Amino acid sequence: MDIASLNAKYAIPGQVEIVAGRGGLPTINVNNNAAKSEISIMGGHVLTYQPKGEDEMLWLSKKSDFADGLPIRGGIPICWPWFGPHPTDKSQPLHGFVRTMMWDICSICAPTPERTIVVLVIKDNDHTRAIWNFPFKLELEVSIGERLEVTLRTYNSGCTPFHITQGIHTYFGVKDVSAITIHGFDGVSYFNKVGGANNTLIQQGPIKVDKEIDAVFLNCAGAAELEDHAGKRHIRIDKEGSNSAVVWNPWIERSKNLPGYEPTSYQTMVCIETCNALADGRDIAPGGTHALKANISRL
Ligand SMILES: O=P(O)(O)OC[C@H]1O[C@H](O)[C@H](O)[C@@H](O)[C@@H]1O
Repeated sequence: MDIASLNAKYAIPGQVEIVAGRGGLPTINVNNNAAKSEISIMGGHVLTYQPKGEDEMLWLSKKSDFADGLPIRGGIPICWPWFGPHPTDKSQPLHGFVRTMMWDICSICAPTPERTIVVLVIKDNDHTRAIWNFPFKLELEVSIGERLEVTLRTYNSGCTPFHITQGIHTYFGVKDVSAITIHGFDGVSYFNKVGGANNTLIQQGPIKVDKEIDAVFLNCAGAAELEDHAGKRHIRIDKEGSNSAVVWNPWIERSKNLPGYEPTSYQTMVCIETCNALADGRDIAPGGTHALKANISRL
């Protein structure tokens, strides 16, 4: 559908407009009384989220590609139906295929002047079945207001069970990554992916980022908090349907070769990802569903 037809169907005067955004990608611009946000229909990708009177909360790379079929660096990539590398086929893309596909708008509504709810949907087609041969419906609900709520609902519309791992891969902007603390993982064991170590360690105390971190925390159903001391901001990430999380910052060496990333980008971002990763993957029975949810708020 072209931009004019999308607006005719889904625009809400004064609050929601669909535009040709970065790289010409169709983008839903939301501006309500509590916050503004941009959501790329390609990838079902929240690009920005800014509560009124405050700084932008998400980090979005100035060097990112913005093109149909290419991953966007920053914002909130949706990783599905696998998180990280494909479990058996290394030729498949990291983090699944929906982050580089065009989604459809299912609905956009404004229940109050302070909240806008955008629902995007993607269903199996010839392209997805060639990669992953299961019938499915995947729904992304982004609720924009004083809080940002992101829900990813998987439906198994086929006759055989399937297994998914997934992630709401949130990039937070911070003033100075070496002056942040992340809470919620003290005593939690994690799978350490730095340098291909692939060992299991236990987090002691709050997380400080002073080197590369790529940690998949398991058995952590509770909230995480990000204290950005230099930026004077304290963010809380509550979640539902998740018992795992990833904390990621590529630091100096890995930054040098990361697509869509500047060598200094690691200084002003950190990913705290709401996941069903590794052993927290989910089996979805025929006709079954699973919802993964991240609620992001300011403390
Ligand atoms: O570069 P991408 O495919 O977007 O992945 C970026 C990162 O995502 C996650 O945080 C993984 O744990 C990392 O290992 C990966 O490098």
